[in-house]
Amino acid sequence: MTQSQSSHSPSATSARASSGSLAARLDRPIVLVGLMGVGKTTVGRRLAEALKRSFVDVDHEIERAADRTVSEIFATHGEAYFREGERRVVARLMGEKAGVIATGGGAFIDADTRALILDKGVAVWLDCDLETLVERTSRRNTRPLLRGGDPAKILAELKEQRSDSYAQAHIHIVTDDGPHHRTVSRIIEAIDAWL
Ligand SMILES: Nc1ncnc2c1ncn2[C@@H]1O[C@H](COP(=O)(O)OP(=O)(O)O)[C@@H](O)[C@H]1O
Ligand SMILES: O=C(O)C1=C[C@@H](OP(=O)(O)O)[C@@H](O)[C@H](O)C1
Ligand SMILES: [Mg+2]
Repeated sequence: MTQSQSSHSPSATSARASSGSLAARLDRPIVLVGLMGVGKTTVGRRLAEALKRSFVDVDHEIERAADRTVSEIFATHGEAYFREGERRVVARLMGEKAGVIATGGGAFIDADTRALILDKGVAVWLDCDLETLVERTSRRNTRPLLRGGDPAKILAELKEQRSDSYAQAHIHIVTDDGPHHRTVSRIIEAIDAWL
């Protein structure tokens, strides 16, 4: 879709209209949670643009602080070390000015991190079907948890293990393959209704 088509579509217009009122009313960070490949990083950045808020991706913050990629941190120090960094970064972000935060898929599974996000932020669970997750995560080889075996099987297991935690989020959005601005609009409308 071209830029001009997108900016004249009804959903893009309604995203802009409701983003103004939401930006004024919401004094909590919006925290996107959900499995790898669901679109937290991509949609989070666009949501922040629509709301004229800051955007932070937790994985990128950890990478910046460590001066290493997530894969390198897993390989050099192990997953427990990464999770510790993830816990610290989320705790710091939840104490800062309200913006949009994209977590890594495991952050909301930690009970303390989850409690903090639920207390200080508005947690939005982005969800989609397994086949879509498998296809999207296959595009880039940046996720160490998917390298140890069949990605489809690993993602199915993670979905099974983690869905009860994700379901505690304030808002649940089932995404599709439509344009990003549609997902952004649906998140804004859902938060508006939640407020
Ligand atoms: N609604 C969508 N439709 C099509 N592709 C998408 C959608 N959301 C995300 N993607 C693509 O899926 C891949 C993974 O998205 P990403 O934002 O990195 O997910 P996450 O941060 O949840 O792991 C990226 O290539 C991204 O462009
Ligand atoms: O689900 C997980 O445990 C992980 C998700 C990744 O982030 P995305 O969900 O943004 O891919 C990243 O934090 C790390 O590879 C572990
Ligand atoms: Mg991400």
